[in-house]
Amino acid sequence: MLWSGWGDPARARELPEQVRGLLRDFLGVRAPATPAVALESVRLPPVALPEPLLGALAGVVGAAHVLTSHEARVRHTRGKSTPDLLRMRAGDGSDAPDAVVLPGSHDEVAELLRVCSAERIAVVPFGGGTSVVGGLSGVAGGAAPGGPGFAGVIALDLARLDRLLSVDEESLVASFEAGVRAPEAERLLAGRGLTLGHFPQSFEYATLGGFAAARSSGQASAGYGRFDDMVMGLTVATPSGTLDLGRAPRSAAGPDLRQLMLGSEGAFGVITLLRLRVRRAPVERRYEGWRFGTFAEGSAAVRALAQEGPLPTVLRLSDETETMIGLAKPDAIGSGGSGCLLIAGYEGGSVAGRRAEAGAVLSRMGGEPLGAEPGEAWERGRFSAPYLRDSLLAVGATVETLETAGFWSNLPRLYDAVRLALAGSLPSPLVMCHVSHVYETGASLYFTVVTAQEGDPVAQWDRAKAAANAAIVEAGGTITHHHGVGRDHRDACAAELGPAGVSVLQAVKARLDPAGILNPGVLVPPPARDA
Ligand SMILES: Cc1cc2nc3c(=O)[nH]c(=O)nc-3n(C[C@H](O)[C@H](O)[C@H](O)COP(=O)(O)OP(=O)(O)OC[C@H]3O[C@@H](n4cnc5c(N)ncnc54)[C@H](O)[C@@H]3O)c2cc1C
Repeated sequence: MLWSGWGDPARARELPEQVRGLLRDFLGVRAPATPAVALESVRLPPVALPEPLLGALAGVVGAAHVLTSHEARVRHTRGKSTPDLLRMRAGDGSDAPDAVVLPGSHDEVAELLRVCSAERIAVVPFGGGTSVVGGLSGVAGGAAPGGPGFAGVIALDLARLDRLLSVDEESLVASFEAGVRAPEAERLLAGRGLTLGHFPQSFEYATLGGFAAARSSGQASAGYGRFDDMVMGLTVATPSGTLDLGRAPRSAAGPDLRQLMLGSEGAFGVITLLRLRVRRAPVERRYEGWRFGTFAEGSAAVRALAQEGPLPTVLRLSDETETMIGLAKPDAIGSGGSGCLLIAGYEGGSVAGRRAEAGAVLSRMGGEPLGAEPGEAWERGRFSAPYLRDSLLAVGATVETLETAGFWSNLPRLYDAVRLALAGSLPSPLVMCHVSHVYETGASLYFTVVTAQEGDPVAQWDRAKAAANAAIVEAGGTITHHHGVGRDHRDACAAELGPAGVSVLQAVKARLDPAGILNPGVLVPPPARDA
């Protein structure tokens, strides 16, 4: 993974000329190109953890698995939001961990949490490092590393927990260690004719534990469900002991504590093992495009599919702006058309039958079939957009995404409110939106924003993001559908849960993590006396 950007450095892309023209002519992007500093030039604070404590950590995992090198620390600093990348590109590594620690088993994780609780070392669980909500910057705004609160901070990297442990082919349940990356999980399952079906845009790098910890949702959620739908069981190491949850698909044995761990973002414990529902790998796939006159018409068609069926496996509706730019097909930016593009993908059994039935609904709702080409172009480019972000940052344009969800009756209001907030807080931004996670009762809205950088681009985006957050709260949407809370959404999440809800989170944290070492500052607001 590129330390200052996204993905495989060999896949870095030049901006197509159409995009450069659009940036100049419509957005006024004029800032000089700003290349990232060299990795060696990133400024890091000195390692705060004293030798005896580093030795205690090495005593648990072995000295070879405690890293304090400049490169290891840089590579575990923050996640991959646009502000994270802007700060890294500028050489700001101010909230780097003191050390990166790589446990090799559940027991080592449990023992590390014991040592860190006793020695007051903050622990930031680190999966693929793709958080876009400040989920890996826990300590930054709380007690500063090395400050009075903590002796230091470690990134607890789960990369060595990388095994498929077992597959129950009768129940279609596979047990994985939490550090398995998504492509490796698919590769291991493919050998048995199975798939997980979880394909977020961060697929190439994110881990199974990270998906559970952040309640991820993938591009094929219409067919395979969200990641939290797939989690049948979890093993979680906490400073107060191990939780081993989920021995049946559903249960009436009290509240479902699995749900308490899903979305807990490393603040309650470290997920070390997951039992996941898997499916038979699809033998057939077919992706295609449809055009609708307006976003409202397309949304009505998507709602009809969600409520009446049959749901395609992939369902994505771009609004007019995203369709015009062609962002649904990142490999073919600038080739968009008018109206609104809908991508429908069918995988698995009875593709022809489901396609015909869904097609009848889409036609009845005013859709015009565009054939296979737009669907295949989307499929080719489905993981490309993050590479484009790096190219845009390099020429002085900020690009970032944000997302929410709401009930169908409230979606138009939510859509208008977020667009208005972004338009009012940025210089002539390009605001694009799509719907790609749908339910009988509502859907998510996913916004992509491109704007010319003015002044400090991090502060510029922070202002816009605050305005968008306020608009989401005011318009009755949820602060996040699948990116999670981290530090960036913590206050808005608290507003959504209310004081009683926040006190429940605080009580759970106090019970499971009495020393408060786990991802401090992420998800759970500190109790009032500490604030
Ligand atoms: C370009 C890009 C595209 C993205 N697209 C999508 C998308 O389509 N859908 C989507 O849902 N998300 C998306 N994301 C967000 C991100 O990929 C998800 O939140 C993902 O679930 C994070 O997984 P990870 O393994 O990288 O976790 P990390 O980023 O390493 O961690 C995420 C959070 O979970 C905690 N954590 C990680 N592992 C564990 C564990 N084993 N136990 C306890 N806590 C843990 C961390 O401390 C952190 O708070 C995208 C991000 C990027 C940068």
